Amino acid sequence: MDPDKAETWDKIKKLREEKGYCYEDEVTLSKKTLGDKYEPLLETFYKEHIHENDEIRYVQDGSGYFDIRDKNDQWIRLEVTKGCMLIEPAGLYHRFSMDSKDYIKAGRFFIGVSVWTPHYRPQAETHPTRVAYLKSQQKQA
Ligand SMILES: CSCCC(=O)C(=O)O
Repeated sequence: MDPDKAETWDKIKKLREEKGYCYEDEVTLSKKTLGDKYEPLLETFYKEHIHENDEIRYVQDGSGYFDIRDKNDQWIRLEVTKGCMLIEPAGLYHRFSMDSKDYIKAGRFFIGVSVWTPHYRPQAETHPTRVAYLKSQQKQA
């Protein structure tokens, strides 16, 4: 989905309205612009975590890696680049890291909460959202 095209933003608006993604923010990550804030911030993203609701990441520029856990608890690495949209299901463990180009700008769309709120492993193991996610996966198997 090309962020330079107006029709993309129309589609995103429709998706957000349909699914109730009322809140958003935008992150621009790069050592150059963030300076001393860079390492601590990246650490919060790289620690394995879940969110309580589905969340969307829309890469408007740059690139990076999202790792998600598969059903055997193994990592799957997803390379994201400009135009990629990723839906992180509530309760799915994931983490984010930069690539060697060291630049990404992404929109983040939230349901229910207005700010990015991680629940880290292992404390998240007993979180109701994690428990519900695992149950939903068993049903699908
Ligand atoms: C480039 S988005 C930053 C990472 C993030 O929002 C997440 O790990 O959930």
